[in-house]
Amino acid sequence: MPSTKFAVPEKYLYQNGFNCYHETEAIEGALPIGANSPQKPPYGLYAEKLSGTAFTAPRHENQQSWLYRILPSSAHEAFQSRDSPGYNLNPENKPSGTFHQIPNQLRWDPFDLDESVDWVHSLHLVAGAGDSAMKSGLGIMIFAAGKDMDAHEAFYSADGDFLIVPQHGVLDIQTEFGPLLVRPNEICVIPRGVRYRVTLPEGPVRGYILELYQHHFTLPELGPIGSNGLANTRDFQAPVAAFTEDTASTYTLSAKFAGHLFSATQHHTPFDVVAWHGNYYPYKYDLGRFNAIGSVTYDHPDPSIYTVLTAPSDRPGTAVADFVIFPPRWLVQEDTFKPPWYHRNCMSEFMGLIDGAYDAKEPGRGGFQPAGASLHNVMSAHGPDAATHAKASEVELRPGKVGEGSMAFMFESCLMVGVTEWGLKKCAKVQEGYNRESWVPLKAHFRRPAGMKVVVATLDGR
Ligand SMILES: O=C(O)Cc1cc(O)ccc1O
Ligand SMILES: [Fe+2]
Repeated sequence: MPSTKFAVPEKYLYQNGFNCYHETEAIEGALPIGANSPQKPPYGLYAEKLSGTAFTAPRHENQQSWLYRILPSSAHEAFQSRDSPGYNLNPENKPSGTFHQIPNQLRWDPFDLDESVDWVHSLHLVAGAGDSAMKSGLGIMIFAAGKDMDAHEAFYSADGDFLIVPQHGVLDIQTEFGPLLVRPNEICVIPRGVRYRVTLPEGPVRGYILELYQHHFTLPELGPIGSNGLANTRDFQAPVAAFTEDTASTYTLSAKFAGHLFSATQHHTPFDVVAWHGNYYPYKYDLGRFNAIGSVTYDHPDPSIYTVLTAPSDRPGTAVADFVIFPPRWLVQEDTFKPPWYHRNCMSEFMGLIDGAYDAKEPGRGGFQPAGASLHNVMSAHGPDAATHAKASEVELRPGKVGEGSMAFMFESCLMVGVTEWGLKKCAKVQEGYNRESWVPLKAHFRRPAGMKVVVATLDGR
């Protein structure tokens, strides 16, 4: 896997900070001064507002940007439906109707690469909850593509914010706001409505997407940790304005709208933003910069200490989606069973693996592998498999590093997550017997202490 804390290639300039009010101009003087929509914006540009929240959202939640572009986004022909049987992102427009709600623990073998499709056609909904039309819930997708999007094509989703987690290959993402290069061990967020084009400079790509239908991601509170730690604000990178000038050729604009694919033609490039300012923009983050905090005394803490980004529900401390990572880290606790405990969670846990091996599961064929996934739904019992338990409960305890060369992650949600027909059957990756092989072999080690008085009667009266 690539080393973390990547250097930034020169072509890609970024501005740093999370939820910052940025401003950037590709030509000096393109941003109007002291006004958003002057009668004549500089250089004959059009002013266009992109709203990420309601106009009237409270100040601390309000997200919007002003784009200064050669032609407005609205200058396109009518959208036509482009759904096809292969395009399965809630085809019936009734997501809850298409989800299989099942309590079984599920695990998927690595999802296949697919070199025959581009980004737009690479998306497969594997699981989710809620409904993009109601702006509630989330969708979890697997992407696998081998083709560049056409040079004259752009895509956006009206359904939600894409949190993209590449597992294999490099995504060169040309956005309206400027370019982003996103590699495995990095993530990016493309907010609802932002138009972009994905090319693949190093060949096929594969990874995971969490599409958030409601609100936006934010950083978790730090509480007693203090003012730094976990994902630090300055490590989030936003693009700087970069534009092309083309008002002659024909472009295709593809839209994901309520899970359906539409397209429209337009006769100018969608990437004509010469300058922008605002706090609604795409951004990226290098997971290698995550500052993990852990126990330095005893016990295994809750995994919430590894939250990179969170999408809160209306209930404090309860997330519609948390993006949690398990980076290489030192475990130093004394007298502690170091892997995750056995547990049942009122939240659902969808996990993926970018590279390496996850410390709660034995690696290898049929296990939890890079490019695979697992789902432990609401109250579905899980924890280390039998082999991991046997090792961890006998090993001599010393400070040790886990997850070297590895990066597992979890999409955790307060919602019950359903699995699509594609996720359960069509992808043909569900591992039969996952729970049987993982936990049924666990041995009972209980030994009743000899000669000790039973204080409370046992159920069988002994
Ligand atoms: O189930 C899992 O592997 C994820 C997880 C990790 C952990 O350290 C504690 C709880 C938890 O759900
Ligand atoms: Fe768990």
